[in-house]
Amino acid sequence: MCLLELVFGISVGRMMLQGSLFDLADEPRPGELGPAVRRAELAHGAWIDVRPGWLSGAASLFEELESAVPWQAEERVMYERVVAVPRLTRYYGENERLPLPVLADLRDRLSAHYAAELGEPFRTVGLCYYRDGRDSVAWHGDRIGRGKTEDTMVALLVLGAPRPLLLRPADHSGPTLRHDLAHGDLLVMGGSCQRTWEHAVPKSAHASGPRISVQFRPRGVR
Ligand SMILES: O=C(O)CCC(=O)C(=O)O
Ligand SMILES: [Fe+2]
Repeated sequence: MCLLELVFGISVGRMMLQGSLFDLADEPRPGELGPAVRRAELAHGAWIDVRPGWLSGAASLFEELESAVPWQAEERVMYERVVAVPRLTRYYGENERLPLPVLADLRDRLSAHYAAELGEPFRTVGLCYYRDGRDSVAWHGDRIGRGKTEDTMVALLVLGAPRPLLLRPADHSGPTLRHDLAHGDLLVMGGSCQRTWEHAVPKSAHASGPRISVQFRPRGVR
């Protein structure tokens, strides 16, 4: 082996080592639930849990989802006109193959943490991709299914740029709460939150980049 080959070999070896160490540090990895989860009781039997920075390596999960998910642009009829839904989405029902195995692991960790209180596992995975500050989700509760009539839970994992998630009582009887979530933060809405409160991600002139949210829900909640 000549000197040049030796130097080349060492530097390639170092690059590979650095590459693998970097990937390891950057890999999406959930932290503890438990005492790191802070609960706030809201009016009307609703509550929210917040676990800041639940997922480390959130940036790499963001990138993987951005490219692995076949994102859909939906249209809705509103006031007799067809309008574009202002975000990209994808929904995975309980028997559908998830785009990344780590999503099943995160769902199962949430199921384990909330098992006693929820009485059933989280089963479905919804994804929203907010391309920039013009993308948003309007005020709503997740009430298409059982959330309309029953207490339930919806867990949100937020990746990417910070955007406020707003919550207000559905009867407008109290102030709006604001949570600036980003980069692996977890927020779980529980109790009567879907029917007695509403939530929204408003449009923003200051959004610093794209955002993806992952929604974990039990069967029949949407
Ligand atoms: O993106 C979010 O943080 C919320 C998404 C949401 O509320 C929904 O998909 O029902
Ligand atoms: Fe929602």
